[in-house]
Amino acid sequence: MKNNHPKIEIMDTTLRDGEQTSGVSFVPHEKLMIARLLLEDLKVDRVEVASARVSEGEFNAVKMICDWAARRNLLQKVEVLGFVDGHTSLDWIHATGCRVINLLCKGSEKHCTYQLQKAPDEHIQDIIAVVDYANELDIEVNVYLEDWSNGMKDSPEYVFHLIDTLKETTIKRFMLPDTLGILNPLQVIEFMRKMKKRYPDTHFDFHAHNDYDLAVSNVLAAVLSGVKGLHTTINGLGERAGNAPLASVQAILKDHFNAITAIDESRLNDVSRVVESYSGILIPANKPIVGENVFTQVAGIHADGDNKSNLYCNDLLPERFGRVREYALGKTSGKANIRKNLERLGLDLDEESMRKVTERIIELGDKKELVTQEDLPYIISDVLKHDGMNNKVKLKSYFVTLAHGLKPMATLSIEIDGQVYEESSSGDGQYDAFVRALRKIYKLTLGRKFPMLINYAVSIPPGGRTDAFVQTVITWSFGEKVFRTRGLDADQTEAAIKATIKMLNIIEEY
Ligand SMILES: CC(=O)SCCNC(=O)CCNC(=O)[C@H](O)C(C)(C)COP(=O)(O)OP(=O)(O)OC[C@H]1O[C@@H](n2cnc3c(N)ncnc32)[C@H](O)[C@@H]1OP(=O)(O)O
Repeated sequence: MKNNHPKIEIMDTTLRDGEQTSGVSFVPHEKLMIARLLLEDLKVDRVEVASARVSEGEFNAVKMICDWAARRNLLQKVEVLGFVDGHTSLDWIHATGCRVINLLCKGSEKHCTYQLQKAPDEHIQDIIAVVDYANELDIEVNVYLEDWSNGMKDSPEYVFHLIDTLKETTIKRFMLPDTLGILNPLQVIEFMRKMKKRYPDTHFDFHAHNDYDLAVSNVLAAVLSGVKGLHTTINGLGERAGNAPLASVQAILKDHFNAITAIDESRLNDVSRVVESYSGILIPANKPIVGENVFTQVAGIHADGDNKSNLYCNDLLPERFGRVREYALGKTSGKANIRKNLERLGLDLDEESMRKVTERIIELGDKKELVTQEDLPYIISDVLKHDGMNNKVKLKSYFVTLAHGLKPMATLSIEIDGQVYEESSSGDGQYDAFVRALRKIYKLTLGRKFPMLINYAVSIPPGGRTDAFVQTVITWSFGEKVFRTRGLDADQTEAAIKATIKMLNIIEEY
């Protein structure tokens, strides 16, 4: 389905529609950081950063972004949604320093009649008045035809009358939203072709919503129909079921349409993680391109095929997106999966040892236990009954306290390379106190580096267990390396401590 390299303009609306995700609110410095990442790292063509009039915080955020963008010569790429409200939205936008308004007009007759309670020509005159005032302020105007998809179904003559009149003004882009996410790809093609036929020289953006899980398909249908501008958000954030996620749209445009965008796809994963953290909306593990699991092969047969001739790789090579392929360990791992993980650790095993280790991993998988790459040396040393893992670090004893109204305390005694050290610390929680005491030993007593904890996930093992085990998986960064260790125990703090001692033995090997 590849055609001749269409150039597609991407407008990212994470900071406007994305913030309309229930529970999401970005503070000004987060908005500025995301705008910078979108424009400078990902290189999207335009960003919509807020709706006008919303709040003082939004005003400050837009002003900060515009001040920064003006210094970088990017101001024309920053847009704010405004309303058909005379001078009010435009004055707000002008005061922030922003130079582009995305004017929210009614794209269906019923919105015009029932929400604004205006006749179509009255609404058109109001829009023209806003456009005239924008011209006076030297602010560029794009218009949203809100609820355009219903407009095309129920009142196409209204839609055409609106555009026939407005295209005679200075409006630059007509932005066509499927506001309620009601279209399917065939309808998108039908409606877009009508638009392109009637207005061949007009620039249209398409804005999808994901209510039927069709946002990405609809965006592609729009491209097939000749649309040159698309709206996306990071991680598909947005009102209700969200918008089309930039990462998926970019990958499909490139791989299926041979389309040209300005996006630097190697930054997609990192930017997604920042937005995940600022929005508090977790990325599902199976979300294409950016989900934790999507570059992990689980079945042994797949790893075997990859070993022989990368038979299970498609165009979505993880390296394109700054990620690496992984091979999961569990009951469906064959020897090939295990070999891939051993290679990464720089380890090698003979056939008989390999058989024993494979058996043990399958046995653990059968009990629903998660096995990480970093667990492998322990499993090997346990199964082969030799000291494959040095275990240079041994926790000898520890004591943690938790008392209402007092800070938690930890005291520990630990053997490192045959030498015993003791230390105490308070902390914000029991585990925090434990890690602070450990850090004192490593940093102050031994003068050594201590890894940074970058994620801490507690769960009961998948599927739930009757023996109430808690699993703690900690992600560490140590110099260039990022790795995970796992602890399993009936007690959450104890599970985290087990994961930490594993980590200390791993860094001994680096
Ligand atoms: C497709 C989209 O996602 S559009 C998203 C638009 N962005 C937002 O809504 C941002 C968040 N909204 C807000 O903060 C507030 O709603 C504000 C500041 C915009 C307005 O707040 P309020 O004055 O309290 O009004 P309220 O929230 O009840 O909005 C409804 C009013 O907007 C009017 N309105 C609806 N659409 C438009 C429009 N395109 N242009 C002008 N006015 C409009 C309604 O007719 C109604 O007016 P009325 O009260 O005179 O009947």
